[in-house]
Amino acid sequence: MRIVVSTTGPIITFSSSIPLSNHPRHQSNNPKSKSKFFKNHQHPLQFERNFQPSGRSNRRKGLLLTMTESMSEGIHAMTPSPSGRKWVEKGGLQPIPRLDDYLGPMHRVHNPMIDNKFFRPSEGFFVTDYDVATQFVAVDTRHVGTPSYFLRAGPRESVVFNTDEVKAAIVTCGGLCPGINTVVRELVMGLWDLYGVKSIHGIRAGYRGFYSGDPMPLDRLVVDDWHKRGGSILGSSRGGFDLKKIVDGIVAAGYNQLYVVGGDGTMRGAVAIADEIVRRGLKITVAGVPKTVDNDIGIIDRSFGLDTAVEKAQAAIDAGHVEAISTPNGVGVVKLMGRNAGHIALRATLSSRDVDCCLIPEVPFYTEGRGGLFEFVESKIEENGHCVIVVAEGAGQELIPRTADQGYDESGNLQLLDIGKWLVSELKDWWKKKNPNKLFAVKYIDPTYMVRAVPSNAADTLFCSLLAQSAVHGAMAGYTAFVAGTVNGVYCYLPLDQIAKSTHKVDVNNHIWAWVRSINSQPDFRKYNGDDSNGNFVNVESGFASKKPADLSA
Ligand SMILES: Nc1ncnc2c1ncn2[C@@H]1O[C@H](COP(=O)(O)OP(=O)(O)O)[C@@H](O)[C@H]1O
Ligand SMILES: O=P(O)(O)OC[C@H]1O[C@](O)(COP(=O)(O)O)[C@@H](O)[C@@H]1O
Ligand SMILES: [Mg+2]
Repeated sequence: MRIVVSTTGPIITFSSSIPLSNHPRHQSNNPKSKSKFFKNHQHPLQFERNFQPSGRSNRRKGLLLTMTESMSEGIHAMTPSPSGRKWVEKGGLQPIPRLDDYLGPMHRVHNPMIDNKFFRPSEGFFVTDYDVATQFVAVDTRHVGTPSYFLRAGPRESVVFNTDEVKAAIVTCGGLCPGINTVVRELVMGLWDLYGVKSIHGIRAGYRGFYSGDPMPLDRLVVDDWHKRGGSILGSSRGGFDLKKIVDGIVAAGYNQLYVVGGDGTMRGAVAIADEIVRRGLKITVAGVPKTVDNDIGIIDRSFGLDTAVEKAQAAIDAGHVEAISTPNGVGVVKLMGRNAGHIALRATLSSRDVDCCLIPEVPFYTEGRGGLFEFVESKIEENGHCVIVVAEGAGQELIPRTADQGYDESGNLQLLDIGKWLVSELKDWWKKKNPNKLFAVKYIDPTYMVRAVPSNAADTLFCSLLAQSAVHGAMAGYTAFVAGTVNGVYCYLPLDQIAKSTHKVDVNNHIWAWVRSINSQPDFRKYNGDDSNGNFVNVESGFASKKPADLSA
């Protein structure tokens, strides 16, 4: 039997020896799970797929390119949220490409979980394209644009891969992050246990592994204890992205499901791979699981591994604090990861409460003069006898003299100068000049790699498991060029290309950053030169004028 089901967009063809609604394990009363429900049904969110898989020319054009063009035409909603995230994007349902979109109607079979004795899917078990999550659950009603919705992740009633047909490849790229091995383990477990897939291959040492070296065969025994191990057992690397060689390698090996675990650079690479797969008209899905210990990828709530890194940073801050309080006029400086975003430093500061000053890339600071760092350190020493500073590695880069050998890593990321060492040296010079006869000690703790080269903690392990399972369900259902992530705690499928171009910095205008400052009473590092003609404090650098406290009610 063949049923052609048309939503407002893609044509979905079910083809099975047993009609879906008659399958013995599928006697659901849920109207959503009855195929006829979809027939000519207008999605309430106007699911716009601008790409109909009707013509060869469309097929060749490249799905991601087409969708990106359409999205940029439609940008009209600036949606600020109380959390401060602003994401300019076309509102409405954010479509996830499907293999059907460029290969034409696909043979779909029942999800094998229907026959899995551990699951016995019942009403509401399968997720449909009508199940969505909204990007913001809290909004400023004066500025609400068109809300964005994301497809909920989870098992679909039908899949486009027969179990025996799947040949999956898993690759991990970029810097380490707690939980990489857990994600790989759970991808294997998900494929193996949920779908019965037995052909799973670990690509060694990042993207270059697709065209050099042998893959590692993976099964549930091999990966059994991987969640207890830090790093990437498959290996990870920067650079080595050669699109043609990679896709040729994928084709030669016969992989038809790619699971890509990596950060922003990796996701940009995955977009290029997915586009090339579409251009070549291949039945290969590309699913991403975003990884960034810096938490600098946008739209999603957070990356796996962040909580673990913050937890791990506590030991370093504790040590910095103990060192600082154990010596007269002691200062502890702790450097944490955070290339462009200070999320780890911010969270570690809020969790510790021993930190006096948190320096992040989003807030330029200065050392000398009124309102500067040294004045603050001095006041803390006077007040408490010590001071603890947490500095994100990307903070204050503009203050450090450039060196000729500062370059880029293999992936093209600018190599940072060592703000920690620079700060320690500047503090020592300043104190010596100011208080030549007083004792002073600065203890520098650099645990940067220690916070990421550890296994995921319990919460992150659970998070990794659900992200990995979400990715597996999506790939089996024939979605492609997507990532699995949470939005407001809901597991969703998000368009890969949007994730690849998204960024997530600490919003220093919202109350959380103000909270950090108030706990620490640390300066805002705005340079003031007194009052303007209206009686406001003025930042000499930006011209920003803030009202005097007494005037706030005006
Ligand atoms: N714009 C890009 N296009 C294609 N591949 C990229 C791009 N940027 C980075 N990559 C590749 O992605 C991989 C990881 O990137 P990198 O920036 O090192 O780490 P991360 O993904 O963690 O940000 C590397 O193999 C790199 O060559
Ligand atoms: O691992 P490397 O090459 O030393 O790079 C260190 C950088 O990696 C990071 O952990 C970020 O890595 P990603 O870009 O891979 O997410 C930064 O915090 C740090 O600056
Ligand atoms: Mg990166």
